[in-house]
Amino acid sequence: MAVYTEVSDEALRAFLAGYDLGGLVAFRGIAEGVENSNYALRTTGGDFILTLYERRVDPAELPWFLGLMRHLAARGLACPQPVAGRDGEALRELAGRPAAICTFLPGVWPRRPSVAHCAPLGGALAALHAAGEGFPAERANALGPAGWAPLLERCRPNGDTVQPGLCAELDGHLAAILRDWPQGLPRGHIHADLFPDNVFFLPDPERRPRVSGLIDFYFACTDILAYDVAICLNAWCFEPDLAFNVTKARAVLAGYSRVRPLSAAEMAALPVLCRGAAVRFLLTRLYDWANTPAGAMVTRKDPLEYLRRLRFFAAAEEVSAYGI
Ligand SMILES: Nc1ncnc2c1ncn2[C@@H]1O[C@H](COP(=O)(O)OP(=O)(O)O)[C@@H](O)[C@H]1O
Ligand SMILES: N[C@@H](CCOP(=O)(O)O)C(=O)O
Repeated sequence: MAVYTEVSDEALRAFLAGYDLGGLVAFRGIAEGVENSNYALRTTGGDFILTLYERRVDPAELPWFLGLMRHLAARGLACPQPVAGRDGEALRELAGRPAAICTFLPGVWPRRPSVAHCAPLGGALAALHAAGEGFPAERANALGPAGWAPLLERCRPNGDTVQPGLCAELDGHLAAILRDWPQGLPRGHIHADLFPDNVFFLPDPERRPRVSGLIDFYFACTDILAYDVAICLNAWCFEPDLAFNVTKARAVLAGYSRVRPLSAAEMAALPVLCRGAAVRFLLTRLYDWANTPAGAMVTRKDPLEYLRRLRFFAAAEEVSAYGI
């Protein structure tokens, strides 16, 4: 459960007095996510999500994230909308943390993503990339290639306790990835964490899932668009036994390409982009493995799942070797 910061009843009531959302009906911590503290909030005005920003979020960057969410929604993408208080401000402070209330998005995220989820996921990712066009400000990817070596250094004191030899293996992968990292591919605003728990679907009696919206834009940044596709290939296309499912990968790419065709250069770069994405999630998980605060209500994620993915992608130079 990701609640790092508790909110007292008195603090919540005082906070809500700054909004026109009606009276408090229900309030509970949400047992999902790892980055921020999230609470489900029900008032007489409706359902909302209250987020207290923690850990990796730089408060100075919050206006960028909230602005991007407003821009995407104005361009037709279903995503949470920051709710302004009576003074017109959406970004406030609660329990000593930066905090904001956002609209509640209907739908459920797929606990066991199937092939049927993958094409709509790809389409939603491409729609996000298209909707992001015209948002003027850029945000560098703090967890992009330039951040991986410093993060590995911060993991080094404890990394080999997770698996002997892990840091040396990562040194080798990282050197190759940085050497091969592509230049000149199309860039734009990317989600950078579009895992199944950040994509909501509407239940469909005909078993044809439809995306109802995307959440959690707090890793969004300006980077290579195809890198976002590589993140999805990592997050959506491996089975629970960590076998790569090429049918899912084909569906992701087909769904994406229907909205925004991938160029030959982007397709050719997918293997190294996939290796980079695997390293990025491996490193944050590895760091969190040793550094999550003892009292936090959060379920840490297994770094070694991403070592398995990394090894899979490293075993083949070309995307055709994956069957796609
Ligand atoms: N706008 C929203 N509408 C509905 N549920 C949400 C919304 N935002 C977050 N949630 C719920 O909270 C959980 C954690 O949110 P998430 O943004 O992934 O956390 P974190 O900030 O820790 O990454 C989600 O899995 C979802 O259940
Ligand atoms: N997707 C990341 C963790 C951060 O995502 P969240 O949405 O669960 O907060 C991972 O799997 O490592």
